[in-house]
Amino acid sequence: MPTDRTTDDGLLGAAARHSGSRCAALGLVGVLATGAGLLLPAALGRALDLLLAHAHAPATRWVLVCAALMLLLTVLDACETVLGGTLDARSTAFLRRRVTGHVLAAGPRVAVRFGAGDLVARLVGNAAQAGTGPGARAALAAALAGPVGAVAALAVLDPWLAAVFLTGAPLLALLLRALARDTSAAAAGYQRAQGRIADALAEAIDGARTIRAAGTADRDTARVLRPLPELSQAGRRMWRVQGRAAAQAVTVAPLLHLGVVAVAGLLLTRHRLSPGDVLAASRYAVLATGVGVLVGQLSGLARSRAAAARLGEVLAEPARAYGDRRLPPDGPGRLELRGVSARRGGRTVLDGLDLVVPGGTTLALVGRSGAGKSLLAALAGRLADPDAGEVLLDGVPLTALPRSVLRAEIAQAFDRPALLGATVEDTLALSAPGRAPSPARVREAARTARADDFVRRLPDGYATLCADAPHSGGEAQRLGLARAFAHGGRLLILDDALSSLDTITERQVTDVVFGPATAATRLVTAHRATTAARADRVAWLDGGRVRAVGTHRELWRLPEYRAVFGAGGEPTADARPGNGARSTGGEGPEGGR
Ligand SMILES: Nc1ncnc2c1ncn2[C@@H]1O[C@H](COP(=O)(O)OP(=O)(O)OP(=O)(O)O)[C@@H](O)[C@H]1O
Repeated sequence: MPTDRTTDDGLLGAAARHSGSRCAALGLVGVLATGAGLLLPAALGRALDLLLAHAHAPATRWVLVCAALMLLLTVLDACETVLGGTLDARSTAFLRRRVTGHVLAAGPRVAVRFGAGDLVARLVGNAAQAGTGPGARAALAAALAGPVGAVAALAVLDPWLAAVFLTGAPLLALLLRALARDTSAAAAGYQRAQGRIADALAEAIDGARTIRAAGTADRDTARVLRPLPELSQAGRRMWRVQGRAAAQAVTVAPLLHLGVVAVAGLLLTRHRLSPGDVLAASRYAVLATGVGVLVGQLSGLARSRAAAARLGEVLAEPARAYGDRRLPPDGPGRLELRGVSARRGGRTVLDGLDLVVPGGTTLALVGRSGAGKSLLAALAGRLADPDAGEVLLDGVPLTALPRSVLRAEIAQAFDRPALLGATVEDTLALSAPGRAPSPARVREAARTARADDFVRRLPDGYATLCADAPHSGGEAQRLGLARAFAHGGRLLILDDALSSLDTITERQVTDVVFGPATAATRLVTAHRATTAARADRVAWLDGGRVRAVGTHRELWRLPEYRAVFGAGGEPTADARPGNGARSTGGEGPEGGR
């Protein structure tokens, strides 16, 4: 995937601005350390000259100055370590918050595009690497000031000394440039391979039951680790690039050092330099050729930029736009789909579909597996947007509504609800800030979803930790239903949310929820004929369109409709329990569209 330099620079810049004072302090400490490092050779040279001239008292003063500079360098080094560490941590936290917020705001589409494991690898590993970027940039600027200052100091001692160094400088500059470029490419390859392993691993963990049942653990381990050779190759390349740069640097640097010392010796014999100046020149030459430090700094920065580029790819996924229109306050919850088309997996699943669900009624979506029922439910709840057409609630397009209104007015439940929150009570009351239902309402909703009994039997009832709450598929679905019922709003969408309930429980739940006591409009994906039979009307999806709308009893007369439920024969019976042909739920995550 291409790396956009402005994106990763922009991201590192934003992280640096977030910890502006720390970055500035780190830069200042670096500059002070560089300044002290540059003063030290001059002070040493001065002390040597005074000692050679037997001027003991002033020499002692200069020796003390050298000792003070060394102490200062030690203190600054400690400050740099502490500031650098905290800056890295703060920048990492900033990047993680920003990217996590974007991923969750953009919705399931991002997880589908990148894969859950790869996203986790980016948010955990890459964010930590990118988080070192602001500190590395500040440290690199200070590290560059060292060689530049040292060359200037050589020029002050004698312009010839600087000239000798500058003859080799272009070579060093080229070497560092190649290092930055090659390290970036190798680091990007390494991080990509890591992401692929993480993604395959997440997939395998999600499907652990299937792997166990099929006895394919060895094959799947090999599949997860397939990118290992690529990872190893990229890792070796990174070390090779760094090793080569260090080797070249240590070849060029001593030559330059030697050249400077030789010219300084020559100038000493001509009395243009003192022995102290020669000592200072020798140390400045070491500082000026200190590319060893730069090699490490540049490699670190290149790795953090490559990681920032991977975070930038995620942030480049457009966030969902929201409008600011209001819903009519007394709207009944009329849902309308106008000319809606949606493509998935390169196929047009919904093709110019029109459908109206009158306010306060229940509509069951029926169709063969893959007909697009869940996709239509996702569009109705604005978990996804159609490629063409419009979805309206009480006459207002969903895209024109603010997020808060959308989430307040639409409640959704899925086949495999995620039990988020610390306790069972938390997960049932899950909602936007300031909209949490009261405990009484939560319990009422749990009773409607037939979840109250089993929750009460848990060790701590509603206060049981989610992690400690054992639940079967049907119990988890009941918790998901209770959450949706407690949420309220004018539209309730149940996407396969009744599929794991036993038929008696399903009947008890639908009796209440599909009954006149529920004011909300209800859209329900139905696999069972019994569910469809209890809805006010059924929309039969076929070939990307609504093939027919009517009551289940009316549609049951059509053999092809009966065939959707796996029932042939005469249209004598409708909605017989046990008629329903259900598709098996996969092990995939909820609502992954
Ligand atoms: N993220 C995706 N990537 C590729 N194809 C997808 C994606 N999501 C859905 N599809 C495809 O879109 C079609 C409609 O899927 P959808 O889940 O809406 O069908 P459904 O009618 O709910 O099926 P089922 O009754 O089996 O739950 C299917 O062919 C499915 O494979």
